[in-house]
Amino acid sequence: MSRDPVAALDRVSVSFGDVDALRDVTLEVPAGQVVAVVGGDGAGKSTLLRALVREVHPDAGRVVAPSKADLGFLPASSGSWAALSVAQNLDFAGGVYGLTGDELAERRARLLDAADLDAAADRLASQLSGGMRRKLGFCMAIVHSPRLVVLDEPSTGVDPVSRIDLWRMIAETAAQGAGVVMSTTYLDEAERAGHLVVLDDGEVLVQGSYDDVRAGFAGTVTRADVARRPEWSWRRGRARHEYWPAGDAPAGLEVVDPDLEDVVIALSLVRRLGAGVGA
Ligand SMILES: Nc1ncnc2c1ncn2[C@@H]1O[C@H](COP(=O)(O)OP(=O)(O)OP(=O)(O)O)[C@@H](O)[C@H]1O
Repeated sequence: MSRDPVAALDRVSVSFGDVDALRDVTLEVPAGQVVAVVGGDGAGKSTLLRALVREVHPDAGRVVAPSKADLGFLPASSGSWAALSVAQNLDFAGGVYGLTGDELAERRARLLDAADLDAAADRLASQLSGGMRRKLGFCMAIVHSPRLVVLDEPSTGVDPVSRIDLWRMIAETAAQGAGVVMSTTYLDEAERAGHLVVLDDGEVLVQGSYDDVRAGFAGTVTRADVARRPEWSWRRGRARHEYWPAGDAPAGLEVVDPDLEDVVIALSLVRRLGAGVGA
């Protein structure tokens, strides 16, 4: 990669009892870039992020990340204190990192403005909407301008308008030089990240830029009302998409240009069913 990574996982594996939450995961987080981690429920997204911020310790492999002072984390839970006001939450988070006086006041004002939370500064966090609360959690994670920002599903449950605000703030944070790693279940959001990591059952199925991931995708995706091989198909709108790993779709079927959702599902099917089956 062209820029120095601010964090990295090198062949990291994490298990909880007999559950392998992450297996042999390698990734780099370059400065100035957003890395999106996608995958279904239980794929290992939270574990990957928690390994980066050293909340879980790998059974194997190496984690490279800045010290706590240079790291901001928005956990999957709200990330703010319900009984404190918006401003108090930010002041508390800033205080933890040694921000005081004018510096803290300036930073608070800038973040509240960017997040469109100024009017809510005196409201208790418990009285905020889900989206406002996620934005507050994000502001708290970046209050000290860390080099590494780790966000666990920042936009889940957030309305479309707040999602746009959040994405803008995330992109700006990266543009100012931080390395940002975020998990998301919204694939349209992931497509906009500089680097994508697709996790399935604790393993990296594929990673790279969106263009790399699409360019490296082999085989054919078709669309029809009824799938020929149901186990290789998934619903998209009213139709079903079907994957032909060897590219040998029967003549006459409509071929579609796969988007990220198709690619992610097709690759996870290959992992589960094996490329040989049905190909
Ligand atoms: N503290 C834990 N103790 C036991 N098992 C865990 C623990 N944390 C995660 N796991 C298991 O590890 C696997 C990966 O979980 P993880 O939370 O990282 O997935 P995820 O992709 O973030 O999914 P979700 O979006 O549903 O949270 C799952 O099988 C999960 O049940």
